[in-house]
Amino acid sequence: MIELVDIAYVRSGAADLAGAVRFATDVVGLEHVDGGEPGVAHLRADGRHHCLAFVEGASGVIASAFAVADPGALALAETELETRGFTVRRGSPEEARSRRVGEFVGFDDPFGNHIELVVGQQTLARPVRHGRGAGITEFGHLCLDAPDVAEAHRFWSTTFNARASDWIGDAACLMRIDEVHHKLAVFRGDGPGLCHVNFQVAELDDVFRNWHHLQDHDVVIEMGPGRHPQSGAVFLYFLGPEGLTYEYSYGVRRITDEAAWRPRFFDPAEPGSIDMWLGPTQKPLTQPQLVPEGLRS
Ligand SMILES: O=C/C=C/C(C(=O)O)=C(/O)C(=O)O
Ligand SMILES: [Fe+2]
Repeated sequence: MIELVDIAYVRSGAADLAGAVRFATDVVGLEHVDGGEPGVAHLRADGRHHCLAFVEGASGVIASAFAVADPGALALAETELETRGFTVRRGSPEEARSRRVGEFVGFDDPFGNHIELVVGQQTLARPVRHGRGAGITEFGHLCLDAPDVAEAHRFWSTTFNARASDWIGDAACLMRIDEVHHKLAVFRGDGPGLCHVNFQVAELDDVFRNWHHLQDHDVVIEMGPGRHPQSGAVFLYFLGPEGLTYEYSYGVRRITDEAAWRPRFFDPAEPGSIDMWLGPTQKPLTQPQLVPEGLRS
């Protein structure tokens, strides 16, 4: 069993690098950390050097990364994955530098999502210079797509320490690796993919202020403001360039009594199981089947 200690970053291709960075800073509110590396832009939300990297090239996710404790744990993870039949590749020192990590390995999950395990992700001591006052406090979670959510849960909970916090039928499984209700989720999709990246904001007011800001700037709101019954978080999903969906959310549940928590099973066909406020949905998460028929636009 490989222990994930945190999420680390998402690395994504950007056909229009400058446009992707402009949106991430001026609209989302992340900091552009200028690393002086041509063709790569690092975006920061919290203490981590970055949690999102855009690499000039074809649009689409390149890797989703998780931290393990130390180089010994990384070496054990490498062996364990190989034993389980995965092809694991060690990143070169140059690739590790670009990711601002000490070392990393990469492999494809059973559905083709490229995953990187890292150690020594760089921390920046200075405060985040947010591109805009969106209230972002933290890179909250990342959500992957897979055609078989139960199988994805089996993979993440047997190879890794991920535990199901809640299920949404066979359409989604929200998983925790620490006290936070979920830092990883898998949504049913036709193939591999990145469903969305989440940023936590400091106040409920930030969600609504950001909603107005996004509308004023003609950003496509995909869903929200609303409230998820699973984590209890107030959410807002919106579409950025390169097909990347962002989420702001406030008030995610923490599971402090690990022994007492039982995952719950929500029926996606039941009104309120995605949004307790029963709000209209423009484009539900990318997975139309998640949203009850009556709520689809
Ligand atoms: O559709 C349900 C999504 C639930 C949540 C939550 O409970 O916070 C998410 O943010 C998510 O899985 O992305
Ligand atoms: Fe989310």
